[in-house]
Amino acid sequence: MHTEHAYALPECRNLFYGGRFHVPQGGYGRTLNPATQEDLGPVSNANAADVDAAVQAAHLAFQSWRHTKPAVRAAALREFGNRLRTHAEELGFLDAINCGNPVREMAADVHFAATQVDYFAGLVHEAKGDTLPMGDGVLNYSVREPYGVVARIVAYNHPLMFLAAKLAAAVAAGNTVILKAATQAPLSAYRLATLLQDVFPPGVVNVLSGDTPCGQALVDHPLVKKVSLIGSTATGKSILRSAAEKVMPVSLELGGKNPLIICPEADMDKAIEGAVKGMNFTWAGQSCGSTSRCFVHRSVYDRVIKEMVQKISQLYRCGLPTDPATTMGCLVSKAQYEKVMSFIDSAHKEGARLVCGGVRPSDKALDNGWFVTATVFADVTPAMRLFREEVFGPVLAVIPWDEEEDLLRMVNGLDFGLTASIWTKDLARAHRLASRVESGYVWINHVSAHFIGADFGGYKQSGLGREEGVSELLAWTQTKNVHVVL
Ligand SMILES: NC(=O)C1=CN([C@@H]2O[C@H](COP(=O)(O)OP(=O)(O)OC[C@H]3O[C@@H](n4cnc5c(N)ncnc54)[C@H](O)[C@@H]3O)[C@@H](O)[C@H]2O)C=CC1
Ligand SMILES: O=Cc1ccc(S(=O)(=O)O)cc1
Repeated sequence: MHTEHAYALPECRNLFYGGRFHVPQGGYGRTLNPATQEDLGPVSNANAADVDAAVQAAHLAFQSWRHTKPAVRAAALREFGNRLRTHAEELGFLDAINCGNPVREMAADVHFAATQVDYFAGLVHEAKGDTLPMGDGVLNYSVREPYGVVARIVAYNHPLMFLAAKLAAAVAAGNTVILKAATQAPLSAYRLATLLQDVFPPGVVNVLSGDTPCGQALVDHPLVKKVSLIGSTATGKSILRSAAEKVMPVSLELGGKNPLIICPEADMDKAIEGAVKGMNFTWAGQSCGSTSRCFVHRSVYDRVIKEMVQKISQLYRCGLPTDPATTMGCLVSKAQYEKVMSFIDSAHKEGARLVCGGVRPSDKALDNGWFVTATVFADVTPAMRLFREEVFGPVLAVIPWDEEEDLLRMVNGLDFGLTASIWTKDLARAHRLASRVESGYVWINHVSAHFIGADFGGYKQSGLGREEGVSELLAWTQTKNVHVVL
């Protein structure tokens, strides 16, 4: 059956490197719309030979890109940012149809990516060095140099944004980059490749699609000098192990099981709103920063749960991701759906109390999609799987607390440490908790938002390195010290 779409799907699904598209040696798979199971056509599966060809093209391009004036790199990035803005609706549509997140948010993602690209375009001159006082006749200086060919491997929850935004710092610093699109949702990547084809010189930005073998071949390739991953902690560990063989630096943005803390003196309306927003139900909870463990002081516990459920029912209703009115999309795949359902099942079995959701939506139009309604379990304890493991789905665990010390033991008792959100009107308590939570990104009386220029990244097994600020740019450089006797 032929389905009419708001925008044409990309015609070319081949691998993009060296400035043009190439038929994959690894062959093709298929990609689906997770909301309907519509077959969206072929996708390239890059194998090690494809990766090698792309890396050689990027290596060749590096020989000149590394010497381009920073202002020239900045101009290319700005042009790229403008292209993204011009095509935001189309790219957002391709993401929505392929990953299941709502089209309105996916188009906003494209604008956010463009803003990040502009930010790094403005920072090109910050990849600068130092001089060291040495006395007469001696000069000691350090310079920052790009690594060479670098790879960025991304997850599926923001397919376009992660590719487009995350190439910027690496390219601004003078590296050439190979982007590895999200396995489950590569459609927007093919369109992205077409859009950037005449913006950057051939080989500066290359776009591959494929599964684990593609990512693994990038990590293992001797000419790939640094890899960054946005993905699961398991994949991050695997990449770290492989990187050890090459003594290669990596940057990792990994999973989370993030706490949101509601204190008894908090502005309760705002805190409840924050607890609901922090779950990112719009993305069906598929966000690494989701505050999926909500710690509520026992004195306000029942009220918070009751009002949270009311808010969720007002705000989130599963719908087709391509409908601009949709407020909550579906999970990306059958595998992700089954994983989420297994968490719901284990929460029931382990004695958590279901207060809303936990089922498929009743709307018949959604019968073919991987939809799960916004779910809240109360009375979750640290012994339960739902407390300890990342679901990456629309399942919120609510936990009562009495004393701060116990609270912090529970909050910090996991190996994750990405984000934390604290709701209180007590300034001393706000800073005390912010200082004691083991997380890399903390909001006080706020949640979910990312701020351009503010370092984002995880403590513990939630990651290595920081992104979205100046340090992301610098992380794509290595320092060389030069000592000159004049
Ligand atoms: N900290 C952050 O900023 C973010 C973290 N995530 C995390 O990502 C996960 C969900 O995304 P998924 O796509 O399921 O993650 P995933 O780890 O399964 O896959 C991520 C990417 O890594 C590639 N990959 C898989 N195995 C590889 C290997 N051995 N070597 C090289 N590349 C490999 C995949 O093909 C994909 O492109 C969640 O755990 C989530 O928390 C997602 C978004 C943001
Ligand atoms: O770059 C911005 C960024 C990174 C991660 C996420 S999410 O937490 O995975 O949603 C959002 C924006």
